[in-house]
Amino acid sequence: MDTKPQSALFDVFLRLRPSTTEDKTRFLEVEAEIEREAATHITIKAPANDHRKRAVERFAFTRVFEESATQRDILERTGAVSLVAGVLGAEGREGRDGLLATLGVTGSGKSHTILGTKSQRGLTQLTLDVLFSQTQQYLVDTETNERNFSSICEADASESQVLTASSFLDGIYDSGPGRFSRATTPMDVSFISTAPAKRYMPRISALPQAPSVEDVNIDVDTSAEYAIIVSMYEVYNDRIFDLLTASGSVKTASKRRALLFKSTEFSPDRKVVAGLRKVVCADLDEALLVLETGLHERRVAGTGSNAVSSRSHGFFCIEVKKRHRGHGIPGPWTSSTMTIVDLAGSERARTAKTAGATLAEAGKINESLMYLGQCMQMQSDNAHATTSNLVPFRQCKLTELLFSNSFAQGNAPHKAPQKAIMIVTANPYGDYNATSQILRYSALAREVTVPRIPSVTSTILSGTAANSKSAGQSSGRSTPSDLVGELEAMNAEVARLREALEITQIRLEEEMQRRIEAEASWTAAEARIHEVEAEIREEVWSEMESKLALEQRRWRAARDEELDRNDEHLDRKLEILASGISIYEDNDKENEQASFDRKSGRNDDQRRMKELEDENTELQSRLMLMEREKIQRSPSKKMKVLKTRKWEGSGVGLSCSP
Ligand SMILES: Nc1ncnc2c1ncn2[C@@H]1O[C@H](COP(=O)(O)OP(=O)(O)OP(=O)(O)O)[C@@H](O)[C@H]1O
Repeated sequence: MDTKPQSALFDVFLRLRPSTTEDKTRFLEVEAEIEREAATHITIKAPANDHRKRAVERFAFTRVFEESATQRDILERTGAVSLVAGVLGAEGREGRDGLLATLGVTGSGKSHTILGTKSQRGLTQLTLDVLFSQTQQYLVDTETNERNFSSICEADASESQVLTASSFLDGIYDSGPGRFSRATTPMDVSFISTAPAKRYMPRISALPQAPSVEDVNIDVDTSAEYAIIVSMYEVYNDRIFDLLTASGSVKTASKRRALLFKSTEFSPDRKVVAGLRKVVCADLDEALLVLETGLHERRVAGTGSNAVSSRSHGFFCIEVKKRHRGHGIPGPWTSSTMTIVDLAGSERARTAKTAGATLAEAGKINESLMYLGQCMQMQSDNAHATTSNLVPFRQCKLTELLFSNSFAQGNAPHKAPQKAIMIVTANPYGDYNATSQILRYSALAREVTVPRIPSVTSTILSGTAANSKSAGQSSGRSTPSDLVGELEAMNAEVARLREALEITQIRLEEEMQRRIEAEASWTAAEARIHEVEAEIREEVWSEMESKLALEQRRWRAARDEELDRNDEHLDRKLEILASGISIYEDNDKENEQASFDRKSGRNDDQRRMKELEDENTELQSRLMLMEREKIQRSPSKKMKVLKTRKWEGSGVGLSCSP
């Protein structure tokens, strides 16, 4: 069985959890490797009560951790410490992102591995401890040095709200005299729980202290200075929610604002979760309190499978900011992030005994894990194949978050993420079907065999042959060895065919499973298309409506302006008309007087009269036109026009002859 070449994105480890249900049969066995090498292979076989399946499936992993493995074993032997070293970066070099995730059936030990228990610390706490213990003396002071803090805020590319741990914790837990402040000694924060607060602050002394990582050593870049920033979010129902923006209560939790995973102005070639709350921690205690605060926020719901089952995918991000510590002005901040992911458990709805909202949750969880499985398989196939297929990571938020920056174009090679660690957890006494499904898509390699069981025919035949032999010896007759040989050959052929049939059946089952998954993915994609289409329609419609409203407003303004202009024009004409009439009357009198006084001036007056008459006729016709327009508009103007008509009707005309 060949294993994945080094180009695969993930190292995949299997961790088995001790079981409390040993009355069940064990379906998973670890193959011990020769020469005391660590185990890398396991075999699984359907429980004895499942008579249909005799095939044995064999899986390869980077390494298998048996039930006895401790949290420290996992930290060291999965390469998590080197991952942390990569995040810190070598001397004079920028750090590189690291990803560590757990995957498994509900109740298989993912949270135990990542977050630990009441007595044992998980990989998240251990990673934080390693990071702080290695960098403590090189951490910049952000608490009292405003310039340091604002330089960190300015260097943030993800539109985040950056806070110091003390102000974050003060805001969450207490605003009174029992404040968490830098004056408090780190190990003496237990008194805070007595202060009046919205919620009791977890006691540092109550948090697990074991295992210790005092002896872990990493070569730290001593020419650099660092800042460690913690942020946390969860993917719930395919939406991203900040875990450090407290919703306050279960009621208000449903109104949380979802965040976007996108490229920002300062991060054009990488996607980031925009708008997260980020907390700059000065020491391990602050970081652990921030972590506890986020975990409190994380949504959990009891199901039949596991009383405190994680119903969301939890992302715990430890961002390391690093800059060169020169004698003069320090260099610019660079940033690399260690992301630790506690994936929600896959489960069978029937097994989980879920209902209502939790059944819908289970559907979303299974859907996202199905997409994750497809991506894992595809990236693993690509590592073997000469041509690489597209890893379908855009299908849901989870795979986008896990894979998109690994495939992002334009990633500087030195900033490419390190090889990620995937820890698959399994309970060897748990759900065979659910576990085998996860192992199939996560393992580095797999082969199927059907154990040869001596068939009933061969047993009978061998018995018959022995009997005939002894009978022959006694009777002296020859053995029909040729017939027995032929039957044995036929028997072997039957066994071979049966084996081939079983393998084909398994492959068929797998293909069926893939088909179901592909159909589900197709349906989900169609639903998404409809959703997007409806969204776009609505967007276009509202844009069109607003443009239409704008146009209408513009058109109305132009029309009103035009009407005002016409009114003014009309008023002016009316004035001219009125003044023309008075001129006529005055002129008439004058002309009459003049006709008596000066006969010689008659011709001039007649010409002038003619001109006035022409002008008057033209004005009247224009006036008529405007009147018609005005009648349809303003009632006040109508009155004016009516008055004018009345005045005309009074018999005063311009057509008087001299
Ligand atoms: N390696 C281990 N050693 C001891 N106990 C373990 C181990 N792994 C898991 N357990 C125990 O098994 C139980 C279930 O584990 P855990 O909550 O970690 O499962 P999970 O996979 O995270 O489940 P879910 O997906 O539902 O959250 C817990 O009580 C845990 O302490």
